Order: sequence, then structure tokens, then C-alpha cells
Amino acid sequence: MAILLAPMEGLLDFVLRDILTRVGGIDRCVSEFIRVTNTLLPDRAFIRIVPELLNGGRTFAGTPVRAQLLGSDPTCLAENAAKLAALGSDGIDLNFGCPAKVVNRHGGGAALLEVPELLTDIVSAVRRAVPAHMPVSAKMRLGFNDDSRAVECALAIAEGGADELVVHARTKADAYRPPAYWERIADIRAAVRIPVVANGEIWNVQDAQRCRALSGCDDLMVGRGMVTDPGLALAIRGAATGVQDEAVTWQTLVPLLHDFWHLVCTGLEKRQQAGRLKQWLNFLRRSYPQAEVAYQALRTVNEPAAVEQWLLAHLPRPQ
Ligand SMILES: Cc1cc2nc3c(=O)[nH]c(=O)nc-3n(C[C@H](O)[C@H](O)[C@H](O)COP(=O)(O)O)c2cc1C
Repeated sequence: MAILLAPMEGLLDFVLRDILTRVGGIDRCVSEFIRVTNTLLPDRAFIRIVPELLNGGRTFAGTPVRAQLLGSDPTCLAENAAKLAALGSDGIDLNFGCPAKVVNRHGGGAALLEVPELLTDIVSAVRRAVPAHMPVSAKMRLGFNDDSRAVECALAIAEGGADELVVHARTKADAYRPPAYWERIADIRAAVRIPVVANGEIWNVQDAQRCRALSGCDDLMVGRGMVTDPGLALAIRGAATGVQDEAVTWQTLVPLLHDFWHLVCTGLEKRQQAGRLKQWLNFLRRSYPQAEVAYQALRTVNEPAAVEQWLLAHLPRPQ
């Protein structure tokens, strides 16, 4: 079983990838999307979103990071993919699921699920542009307005030469509303010969088990569940193998919260810093009551120095 960390623009960036992969249990990350319109992006545009490229395409814990491209023009995507490949990405992932209006209006993300021929063209152009050993994967939703073309889209992606397909088991119209339709992933698995990874609404070990049973997939991609419970990948793996690691307690997380804060303060602009800590605490408070206390205390604090002071006073780093 492989467990992938989901791409999440504005939430799961290089900072949180670094921290979550230190906890363990994650086999690979996919970066937030890098939007390609009609230019060949400069190196710095790739490195800004995937600074792991400067570390051999891995987080500091050693977990590979595959960069994700979003766009609708096969030639332009292929040229940018070639550049990313040369920069040392663990592979190229293609976004066929983004529901954002501005992206869809330009024919990108989930809008491509209305044009399966274009999916094939994009994947095959990217496949041809990068070295044969470099994996090219795709991430799709079940459809745009409905899921009637889900299998057709998956077949189109496989026909283009994708090595792996992640399926977020919802349509664009479903947005992020539960449930995720894991059983529809089984239809896709039955139709394509490439590995299929199941994604959507995996919040705990039981969800992971049900998702694997209903989709038939061995491999899972987890997003918000990992941000909420950083020990989730280890717990899923433990339940599947019968070898349980120790639970990730709040005491284990405290030093990681300090590391997170340090990375945020060194890597992000001042105006983003407090917000980023609060954003993570807002997820963590669903799993840890101590995170709720921290979240409530910091909710209205925006000055990084005041955040720092609170952390040192109330959540001292264990010796
Ligand atoms: C804030 C946010 C940002 C996201 N950004 C991306 C993205 O850049 N690329 C992508 O393919 N999916 C993106 N997604 C979708 C997630 O990768 C994932 O498919 C979705 O959250 C369902 O998985 P989960 O229930 O485990 O979170 C995003 C989701 C959220 C909530």
C-alpha cells in the first residue's frame, strides 16, 4: 500500500509537507498546482512552489515530491514539464480536477473532463516531453457536472500514457461536499490498466478501510485528514499491516508546531505568518483539544512577535 499526501493549494505547501513527512507514513507528496498559461515559466516559478527541487526533489525527511502542472494547452504544458523534469522533480502530475471558476473558464482543471480527447493530447504531449523513466501521473475528479463520463476520461488519460491515476471521487459540481463516491473508483479501476489511487474524505482509519474496500484500490491519497491528524498515515498503515506505531500525541506535535512556526517565519512573508499557524491549528483542533486552546488564544492575534511570545509561554518546546 502506498499513501500519498494530496496537493492543496494555499494549505499544504512546502512548509507543511516538510512537517507532515517528518511524522512519517507518507510515501510521496504531490505539490500544489503550478499554473501554466502560455509561457515557459522561469526556474524560480517552479522553485517558489516546489523548493524541494533544490533538495533533490525530496522533503528534508526524504519523501519524494512530484510537481503538479495545471493548464489546458498540450504544447505549453509539455514544454514546462520538460523544464520541471530537468529541475529534478520526482515526476510530473497533471491537474484535471481543479474546480476554481477562473481556472475552469480558461479550460483548465476539471473543465478538461468535458473534453476527453484533450486529456489524451495533454498526457501524451507531456509523456513525450519528459524522459522515459520519469513518471507522469494525473489527478481527476469524477466529472464536471455529473459522473457519466468518468470512465471515458480515465481511459483517455491512460491512453495518453499516464503511469498512474489519482481519482478524487466527486464531481466538480459536488465541490467538497461529502460523501465521496468511492465505489465509482472501482468502475474506473476495472476499465484501466494503470494503477489507480483513491482520494476523498479519508479522515480516519475506518474511512481508509472502507475506501479501500469499496474502491478496490490498495493506494490512497489523503489531504485534509492528514492536516487534521498528522499521525493518520502511520495509523492507516499500522491497521493494514498489524504493526501499529505509537499514536502521534500532542506532546509529539509540540516541537513540530515550533518547527512549523520557524519555517513559516523564515520562508513566508510577515503578513502571512500568523494566519498560517492559525490555519493549521484550525484543522488540528478537530483532533487535539490542546490545539483548540491554542487556536482560541491566537484567533485575533496577527503580529508574529505576539504569536511567538504566546507559543513560548504556553507551549514551550520540550527539552
Ligand atoms: C484548500 C485545498 C486546495 C487544493 N488544491 C489542490 C491542488 O492544487 N491540486 C489538486 O489536484 N487538488 C487540490 N485540492 C484537492 C485535494 O488534493 C483533494 O483531492 C481533496 O481535498 C479531497 O481529498 P481529502 O478529502 O483527503 O482532503 C485541494 C483541496 C483543498 C481543500
